[in-house]
Amino acid sequence: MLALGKLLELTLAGHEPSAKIQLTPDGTRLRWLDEGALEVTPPAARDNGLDLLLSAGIHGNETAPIELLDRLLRGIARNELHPAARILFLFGNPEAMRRGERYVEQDLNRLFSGRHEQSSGFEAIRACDLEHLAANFFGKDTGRTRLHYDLHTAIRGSKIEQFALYPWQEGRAHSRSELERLRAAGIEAVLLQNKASITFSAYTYAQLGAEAFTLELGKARAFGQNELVNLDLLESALHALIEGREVGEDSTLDGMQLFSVSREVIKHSDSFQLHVPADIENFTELEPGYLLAEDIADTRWIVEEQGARIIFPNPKVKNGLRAAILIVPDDGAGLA
Ligand SMILES: O=C(O)CCC(=O)N[C@@H](CCC(=O)O)C(=O)O
Ligand SMILES: [Zn+2]
Repeated sequence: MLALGKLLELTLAGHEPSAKIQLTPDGTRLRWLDEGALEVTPPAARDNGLDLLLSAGIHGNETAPIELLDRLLRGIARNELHPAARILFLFGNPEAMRRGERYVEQDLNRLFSGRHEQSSGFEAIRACDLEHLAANFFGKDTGRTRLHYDLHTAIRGSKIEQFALYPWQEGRAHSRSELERLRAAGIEAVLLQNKASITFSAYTYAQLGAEAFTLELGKARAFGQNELVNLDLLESALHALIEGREVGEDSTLDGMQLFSVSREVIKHSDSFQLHVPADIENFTELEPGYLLAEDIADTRWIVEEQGARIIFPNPKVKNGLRAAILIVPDDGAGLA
């Protein structure tokens, strides 16, 4: 296998390859760009016009998606997968991956869309670098199709195992056909965002015009312990996307659950208290009247919404960041 196919090994070792460009026997070019960043270019005759950004390891302890990208890249480097798409592989936070931690100093996925400019330190520099890598990859050619999947696993168990978060931009409708493709890839639910955000997928969606999703694929575990995370459907769908075969051509949204954000619970102070059991699962329903959280100055979050569910409850986030999301069912009427 070509040495650049071992991007994960190189990244975990903090090693810069001596040969930055390699060609597979079928003419696919691999180019190492930076730590954890590798561009794949198909031969011109096979290029189908799709620019596909695949990222994982934005949170360093979310290893199942990192292992998935490693398998895809090794398949290309072994000449087993024959790309028709241009692809940018990104391992988001190499230092956190080496430590097996979500982040080193601060959550990288809260530093995009320029937020890194108001901060400093390791993750702020990396967010800036990742924005440049993504912007250069998509370039100025608007005739091509831009797609970004930012792959994650969640801190806790979930009543719905695999789901997507779909970013938001003023005046832009969420795409039904993109959701159908995700359905065929095993994604069971989608959370339609309704305001701007500072995550990586929100950046590529709103600033770079890509179709972009955060995919949550199961529970975060250490390297080599991901046998409970079944990525078979997603992996087949990614093989098809990479090779330019249709994904979910005959797919429908049948069985896919749609939600929208009702409220984000923001932690404002060290007095913040979240009143849910430590082992609560994502998508657990909360009844109207439930006292969800309390914070300084008598701030109280009481559930008012019918059919409300909670995702990503985390009272340990830094002040100013979201400590949970309350979501409600969505009828999909706004899809285009
Ligand atoms: O399990 C959790 O509490 C967090 C899982 C996670 O990392 N989720 C992403 C979602 C990003 C998005 O909102 O698009 C995150 O919190 O960064
Ligand atoms: Zn994550």
